[in-house]
Amino acid sequence: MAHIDAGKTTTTERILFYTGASYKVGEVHDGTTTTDSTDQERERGITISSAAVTCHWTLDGVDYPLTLIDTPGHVDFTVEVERCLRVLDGAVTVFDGVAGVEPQSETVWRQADRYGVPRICFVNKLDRAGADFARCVDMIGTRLGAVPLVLHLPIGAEAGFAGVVDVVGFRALTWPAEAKLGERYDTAAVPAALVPAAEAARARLLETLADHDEAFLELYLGDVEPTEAQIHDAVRRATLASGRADVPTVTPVLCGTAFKNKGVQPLLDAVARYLPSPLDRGTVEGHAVDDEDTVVLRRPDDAEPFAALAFKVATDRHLGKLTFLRVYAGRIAAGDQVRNPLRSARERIGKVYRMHADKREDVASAGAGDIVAVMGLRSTTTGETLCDPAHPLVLEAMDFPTPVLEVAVEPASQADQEKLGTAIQRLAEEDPSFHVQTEPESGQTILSGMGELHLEVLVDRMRREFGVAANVGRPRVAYRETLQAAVGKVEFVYKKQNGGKGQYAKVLIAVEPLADEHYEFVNRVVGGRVPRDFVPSVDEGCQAAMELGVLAGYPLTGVRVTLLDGDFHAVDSSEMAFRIAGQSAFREAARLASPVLLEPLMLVEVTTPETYLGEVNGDISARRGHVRAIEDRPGTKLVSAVVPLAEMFGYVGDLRSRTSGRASFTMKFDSYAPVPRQIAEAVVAGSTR
Ligand SMILES: Nc1nc2c(ncn2[C@@H]2O[C@H](COP(=O)(O)OP(=O)(O)OP(=O)(O)O)[C@@H](O)[C@H]2O)c(=O)[nH]1
Repeated sequence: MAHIDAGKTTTTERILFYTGASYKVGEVHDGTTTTDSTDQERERGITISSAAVTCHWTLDGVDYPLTLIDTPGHVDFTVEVERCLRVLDGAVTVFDGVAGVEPQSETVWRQADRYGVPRICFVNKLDRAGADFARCVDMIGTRLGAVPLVLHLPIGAEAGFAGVVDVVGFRALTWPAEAKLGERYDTAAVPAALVPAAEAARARLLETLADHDEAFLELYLGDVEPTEAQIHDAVRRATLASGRADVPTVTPVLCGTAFKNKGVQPLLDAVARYLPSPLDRGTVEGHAVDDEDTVVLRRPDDAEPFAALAFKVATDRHLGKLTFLRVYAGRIAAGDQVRNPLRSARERIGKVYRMHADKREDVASAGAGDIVAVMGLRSTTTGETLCDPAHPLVLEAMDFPTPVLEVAVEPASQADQEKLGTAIQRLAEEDPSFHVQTEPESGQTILSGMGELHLEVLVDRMRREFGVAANVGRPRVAYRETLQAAVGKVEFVYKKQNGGKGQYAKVLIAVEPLADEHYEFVNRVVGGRVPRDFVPSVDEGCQAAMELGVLAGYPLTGVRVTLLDGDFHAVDSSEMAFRIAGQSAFREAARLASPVLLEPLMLVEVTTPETYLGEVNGDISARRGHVRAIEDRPGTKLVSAVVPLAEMFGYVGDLRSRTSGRASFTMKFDSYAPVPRQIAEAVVAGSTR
């Protein structure tokens, strides 16, 4: 995981080559990498969907099977990172040795904290001019709040970077020029000039370990110098004990240059040595299907009942739909029936594949700890649990952030409309971070996603992979609506009598705003005045009304609806009648409950030379933004501000011209907030919904 362009894909290519999983080294700029396998990824040179590739690494004669997932760095694809972290046991964070800890590295670091994933840091690109290992280590401490365990020091710098000093083994590892792909390295004594620095680094390492590991403290205080194996063990214990939010993350730090093929084998040694296996990660926690408070535990053991999480759905050109599973407990084999408790569905496992760099291996079964792809699942989508039908449970779901930008899509013909339907269904299965809404009046389909790049990629895939011809509007802000007041009682009677069977339903509801974006439906009807079977229809009606909003056609969120009372007719009442009554009652109630328009606010981080600081801040204010903090960075300033997304269109170009191209920025979603009245009026008036 890393900030965009830190070199994850480049490092992954080397890992696959050195582990023997692939016979060549692909390059991002040639479009020949293994994990960036879609046309989109190769053309754009960025990783969109993370591939899961299984390979093997041998350390001290022991075989370590590893499944590697390369995650995307661009902020629009944070969800993809999120779902990978959810199922990973450990992570390697790659940093650009010149840029150090960048904003997106911080974001993914916090995500890893959330899922308690222990991690190793790899400071990459030390061959580049301006690379500074010590500064990067410093930033790992200050920006990420982590405790770095420096295990390597660079030998040489920039173009002269030749290898690393292994601080634990006290030796120099250098990559000879004749080994073009870095396939082997030489081991020698630490060069004399580097001995003082290496000794200091070693002393600091042992001291830090003693601070964070009780067992090592005893050794440290003893008279005998700890052995290499004892130090490795202590690094491992300290790494595994961290990764939670309540303790500082202790993290081994290594360095190299993936592009120049230096430093990757020791990184693999470190993965095998220090990162946890599924057994180290231990028991996984879920809850009972019908009761979220009843905890269900599963040990990572083939003998336990089957439990797995679907973390990715992909469409393979030859095989069709593939679902990637992380198996936490039990075994599954091709032909087995499993259950998806969220959809109350049975699913049949068609085939089980282990994915390698350039081929897939058809395996008979998969067990606890495995990451595999299976064929044959129909209804399971990303983030859902699969389990033994006789021992159901639901594993902790993933949080998906809110889509903030949308585009309207108008298919060119009826045939394209149908293709669009298929495309949306497929893409939604793969990517839970985009939403689809059909606008009833204009018939437009509205896609909302995490950012311009995300929507561009979705639309591009729709066209290329599914052959949809469509007019696509310009990206615009995905506003929302919410309520500001509670309304105690609103009654609606739906009644129709034209000839034969009539329609009758009466509901009395109350609505009130909720602090978060959730929706709750509470049934308070007594005495069967709304028969049980019809209550879910009222709920559905309210939800349908919420989708369409009451101000400007934007989805309404953050509401509790209470069904207070109602009435029915023995013959004329139906689910449909109660649905319509619920929908109409909700619409009326919401109009009375001071609805407001909400807009997404973005956290914008601008790195700028000090000379342009005034210019940058002034521009942020002009965009209705607020500066939250200004921090010093070596030679530059880092401005953190919150700015409405609606004011951020064209910012890339503006910032460039205001700062002669010297400033850069990143942004990510922060929160939704009410739109100022005058602006809201313009949005409502201009809405085509
Ligand atoms: N000089 C130098 N360039 C590198 C190194 N590692 C990667 N690069 C280059 O940096 C660019 C980005 O590398 P990627 O491997 O695509 O980075 P990434 O982190 O996978 O990027 P995303 O997948 O888009 O997030 C490519 O042009 C690489 O060739 C390195 O060690 N040294």
